[in-house]
Amino acid sequence: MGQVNGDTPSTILGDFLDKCGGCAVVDGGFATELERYGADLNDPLWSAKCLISSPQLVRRVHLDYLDAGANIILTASYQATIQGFESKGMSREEAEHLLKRSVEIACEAREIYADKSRKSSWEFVESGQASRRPVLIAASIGSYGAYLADGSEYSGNYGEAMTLKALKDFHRRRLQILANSGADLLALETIPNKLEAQAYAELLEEEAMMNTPAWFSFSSKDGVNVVSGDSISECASIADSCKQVVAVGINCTPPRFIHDLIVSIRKVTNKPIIIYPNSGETYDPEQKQWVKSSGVSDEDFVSYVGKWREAGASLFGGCCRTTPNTIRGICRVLSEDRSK
Ligand SMILES: C[S+](C)CC[C@H](N)C(=O)O
Ligand SMILES: N[C@@H](CCS)C(=O)O
Ligand SMILES: [Zn+2]
Repeated sequence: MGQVNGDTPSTILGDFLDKCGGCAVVDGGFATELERYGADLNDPLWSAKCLISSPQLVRRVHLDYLDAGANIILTASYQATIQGFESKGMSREEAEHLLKRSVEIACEAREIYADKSRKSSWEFVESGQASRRPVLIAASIGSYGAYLADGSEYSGNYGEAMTLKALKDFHRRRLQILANSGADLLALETIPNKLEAQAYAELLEEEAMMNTPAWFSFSSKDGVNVVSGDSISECASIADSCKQVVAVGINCTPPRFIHDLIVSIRKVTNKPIIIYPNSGETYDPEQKQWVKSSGVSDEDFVSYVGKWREAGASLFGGCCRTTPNTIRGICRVLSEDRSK
């Protein structure tokens, strides 16, 4: 297993977890919250469409998650790709600017939140020092399947012709830009297969300028394998071997599958485990809508957190169909645990 101590990118996350008391809270469904505000995401760019049409709403959603207690907020770049923006008629420069803008907007939200906390903090008035909750910004990077905009991140089936080189070529420039954008972390999320994990790992190691730490987060639909059917152990081992990867985990996966996946991941890595499941509902990629009725309530979701922690996870949040309310519930459970 890879080392997590020493002078490596992982010290950034280790120090951060220490400051947070051992466990950190990630935000919840980003696109979900945009939609709750009325955004229409029926578009190949999905949530990234709002980087063009409503950046102020993107900032609002970041602030909502900060207000709910998140220590890590993910940018609106999940489905923001140079190729996707170009197919909307933008130039490469415009596309690259929007990628950087996604991080700037999150940084603006963090600043606004810090100012607000300073002004309202009694301790600040008393001692001249605000007791500020640490906040990191993670640049979201969705998979090639997300770019396809047909729900392929839930199958991981890219066809026989897909190669490691093609995936690396697809992701290279976006990773370079986001790694140099001022984000604290890269969130390689909803990874559906081993080939894409390998592509990310090789890019992070080959591109010397990418000193930004990254997490790898996979999705699963059975609690045993990642969605493509590739072994979670093999996928997590790729993440473990990559020195720039500082956490490994699971996102956008029903809560009931998470415990067993944490156990499998823990067998192959000592790196921190990150968990941000969806509500358990099913996505209809044609309608670009979630099918209600199969999900769990916020109370049920939150009731899992203690067990995930016992199984070895230390970063907790939510993915699609979770909301600031879910994040408040996670914060409550973790602070109750800490005071025991
Ligand atoms: C994580 S899924 C709900 C994201 C949206 C998908 N890539 C689509 O465009 O339909
Ligand atoms: N960060 C993205 C992940 C989608 S699976 C979102 O929350 O919308
Ligand atoms: Zn999701």
